[in-house]
Amino acid sequence: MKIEFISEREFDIIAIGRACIDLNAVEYNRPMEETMTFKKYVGGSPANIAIGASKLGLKAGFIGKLADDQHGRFIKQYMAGVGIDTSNMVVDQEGHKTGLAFTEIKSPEECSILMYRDEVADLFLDPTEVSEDYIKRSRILLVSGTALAKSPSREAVLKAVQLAKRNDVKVIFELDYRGYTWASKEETSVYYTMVAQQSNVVIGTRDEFDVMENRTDGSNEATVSHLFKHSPDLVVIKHGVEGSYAYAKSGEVFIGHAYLTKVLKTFGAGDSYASAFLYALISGKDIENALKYGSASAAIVVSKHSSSEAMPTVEEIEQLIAERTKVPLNQ
Ligand SMILES: Nc1ncnc2c1ncn2[C@@H]1O[C@H](COP(=O)(O)OP(=O)(O)O)[C@@H](O)[C@H]1O
Ligand SMILES: O=C(O)C[C@@H](O)[C@H](O)C(=O)COP(=O)(O)O
Repeated sequence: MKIEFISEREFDIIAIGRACIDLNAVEYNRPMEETMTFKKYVGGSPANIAIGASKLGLKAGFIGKLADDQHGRFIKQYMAGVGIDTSNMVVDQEGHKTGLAFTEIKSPEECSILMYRDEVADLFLDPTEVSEDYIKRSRILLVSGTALAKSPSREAVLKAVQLAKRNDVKVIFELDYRGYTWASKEETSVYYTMVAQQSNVVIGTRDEFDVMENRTDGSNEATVSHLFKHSPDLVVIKHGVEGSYAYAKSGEVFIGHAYLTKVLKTFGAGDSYASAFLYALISGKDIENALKYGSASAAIVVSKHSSSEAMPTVEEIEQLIAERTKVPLNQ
């Protein structure tokens, strides 16, 4: 089964949300208290997804707000350097700062992220800075859930979704839940549900769908039966190394196995998965194959130090799919 996109547009994908900085522990396999050096990369889930998509050959654009400082300029320069259109990345004029994510790699299984996100520039994106002329030039609008956490970014995203729907741009919602940016789970649930119901494709982990539903121990079947009463045609629910499931409105269910890999750290899995999954869908591959591309891309990125710079090429993904063993489902 394939997802149909509008055929010709200048951009394949425009992402909206945060473009920030990751500071990844250079000395890993130890707690952050003992980490003395960190390496700087561009980060932020939607920026990572746009970078991954661009490296795979998609024409990508970005809507976001950057701090007027060295970090903001580094991000813009890096993203432009990998081929992303940065014309709609506006620069904050009110002294807000770039969001930072320090990563702790205690062991391959035990990773965490310490985020500095108070008053960050990306959450000050204003609805007036979201342009219909820009959005209508794309086939996909990729929305990051974190951009809904606070106003005015929240309204900017809601406007972008409306404009996408008005212009036949497919809305892909990556739940991307980061608890500390939200006032409460009740609030998250309200905005996640609102945007998920309007999206064409919703992607998230099982835990993130539980946040959307404001419950614990939800089931994939209940999630999709609710969402298929609304706009989504496809819902992708990820279960870490245990793989992922794509549910189509037609009733078909597709399974994506993870690939065995030498894990350095677990973060970056979701963003690399999303970029390669969307690349495959937009390149006309069926959902089964798109799941393989997503899983293979994640297997590569979790074996490397960064999320953004580690994003693979199509050749690397296809080679891994051809050669690598799949993780059995019950692991
Ligand atoms: N330890 C791992 N080894 C190999 N692949 C992994 C591993 N963890 C995650 N993946 C792959 O990355 C995908 C997304 O991972 P997941 O942890 O569910 O998302 P997120 O990073 O958004 O929390 C999974 O569906 C799987 O294919
Ligand atoms: O999203 C962020 O702000 C931090 C990311 O840049 C970081 O690389 C990360 O956590 C990615 O993890 P993922 O969501 O598992 O892909």
